[in-house]
Amino acid sequence: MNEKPKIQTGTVGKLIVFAQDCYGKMAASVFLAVIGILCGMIPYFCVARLTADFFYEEQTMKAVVGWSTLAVLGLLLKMTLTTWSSMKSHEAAFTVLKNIREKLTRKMERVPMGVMIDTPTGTLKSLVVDTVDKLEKPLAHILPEMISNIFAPIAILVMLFAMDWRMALATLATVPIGFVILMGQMIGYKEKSERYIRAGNEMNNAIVEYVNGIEVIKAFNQSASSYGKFTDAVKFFRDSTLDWWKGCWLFSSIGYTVISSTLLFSLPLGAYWFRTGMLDFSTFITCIILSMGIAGPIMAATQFVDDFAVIYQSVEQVDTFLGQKEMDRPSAPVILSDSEFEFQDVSFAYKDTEVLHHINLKTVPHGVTAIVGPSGSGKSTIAKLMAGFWEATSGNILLGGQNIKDIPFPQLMEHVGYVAQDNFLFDTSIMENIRLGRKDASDGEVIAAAKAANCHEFIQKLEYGYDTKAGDAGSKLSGGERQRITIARTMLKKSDVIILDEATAFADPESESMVQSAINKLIAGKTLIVIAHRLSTIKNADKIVVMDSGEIVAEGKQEELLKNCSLYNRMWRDHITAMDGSVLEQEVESC
Ligand SMILES: Nc1ncnc2c1ncn2[C@@H]1O[C@H](COP(=O)(O)OP(=O)(O)OP(=O)(O)O)[C@@H](O)[C@H]1O
Repeated sequence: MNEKPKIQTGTVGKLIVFAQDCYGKMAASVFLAVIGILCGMIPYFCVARLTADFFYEEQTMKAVVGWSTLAVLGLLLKMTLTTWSSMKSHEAAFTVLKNIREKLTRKMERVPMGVMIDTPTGTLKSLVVDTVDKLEKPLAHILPEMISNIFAPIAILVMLFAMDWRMALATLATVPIGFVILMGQMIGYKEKSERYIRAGNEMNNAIVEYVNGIEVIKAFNQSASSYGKFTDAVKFFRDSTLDWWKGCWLFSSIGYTVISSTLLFSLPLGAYWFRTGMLDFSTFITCIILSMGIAGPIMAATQFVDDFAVIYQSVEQVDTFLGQKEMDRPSAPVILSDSEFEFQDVSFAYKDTEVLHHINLKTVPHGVTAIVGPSGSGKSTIAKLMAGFWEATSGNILLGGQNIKDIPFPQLMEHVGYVAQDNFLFDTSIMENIRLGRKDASDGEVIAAAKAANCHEFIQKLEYGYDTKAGDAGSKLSGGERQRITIARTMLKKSDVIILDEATAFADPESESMVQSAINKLIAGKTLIVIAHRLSTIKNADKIVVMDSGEIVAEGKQEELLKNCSLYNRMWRDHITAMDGSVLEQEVESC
């Protein structure tokens, strides 16, 4: 595994990387917004000019119509250009969201399984859907609106200074005071916004967990309100939102009131300068009207401070996930001498807890290697290391003489078929669920695999046969039927090595023989590694590996282990007793 260097650029730099195929749209959006602002200035001038003419009694009907038409034209142009700019910025924003989501999902495929398992589903869903979604509004609106809202007051101020610098300063006077007051909102802003986002994530996780666990919650007569984790998360979200709001509202209401009071100084001072002859009437009126156009955009621009915080938080969350360690594999296929797995002094830790210690193990090529041991002894972890879901913390794992780290993922997946403990079916048709084994398999091949895995009959009985969605059929499928579908999927793959992780764990007794016969067809002529609790299913294995507390304590054939391994002997007796006490003596003797 190689540590991917964390991208060092700031938030804007990271965003720019995601936006690389839409620079043109962003530039167009900025250009259109700026021109729109300039057009938006026209009505102010027209109104100022009309007012001044009115007071000097120089107004003609022609001038009134002319200035009014120009004002309306300016407004129309502003609206058209702003809408156009907004369209461009939305196109760019949605492209950025698409790029980020694609990057995140590609990353999920490359990080070790551990990262996916250890990250709560709610957090992952929240990252790909909600966190990325939060970027839409600021990204789509910041470009045209922020630019308009900053550029418009600047343009007005430039004009004010050009007309009369004293009126310009009088107009500006309240703005810095208002800003200083608004800055009060920033006290503890980082902590509060982080707490708010964390609370949102926790609430998401709790809701996903609650929905996933609804069966258990109902079975134990709990409800949303009594499921403590859920109610705590909702309460925490409410508290952190309120806490943030309480820290802001006073500063924001006073700050915005002060900023919007641009007439506070300009009107009395302007009137005084006009009366004392220091300012002509036309300039006075034009300045007053123009100054009224400053406050609105400035206040709107300050709203984007929150959007910057959202962008910062969202981009950082995305970047943290993208910065995770990846499982680095070469792309060039290697030659595998056979289908034997070899563990050379392999240890493995989930985070800091080592669960496998110095494992040395060779599987039997074209034979059956069974891994048995008490619960938690590390059997599934060995299977997952073989399937490449994680990498060994130390030591080497070889397949066909090659270090597994040197085998490209697609090649490893082609050679190794893994039937997991929980047989996950996607909510597509049964046909597509089986075809996952080999995406170019024809319908005929899928049906042949289903027949071999003893599932053709029950699939045909479903409402739409192979076209029935697994989600719709889910409740009608027994554990054994679901298992046979996954076996059909694995059959289609035609791998040399099959790993069965507790493959019969969910089989109801009635369908166990069906599952067993499907497995027998699946493994014919292949290398099989089976992790099983039901020792009777693996008693004829070519090699049985006995695990205890993350170590291999014995290996050999059943007869040898019954004689030499007290743990295996005990497990065998317990198993037989559980099956049927009467068979015990007979089975033990026959070994
Ligand atoms: N994702 C994980 N994160 C942390 N610890 C884990 C994880 N998965 C398993 N473990 C721990 O690793 C140890 C070995 O687990 P493993 O599932 O390999 O045992 P097992 O022998 O297959 O158990 P079982 O027969 O009950 O399935 C256990 O102590 C388990 O709690």
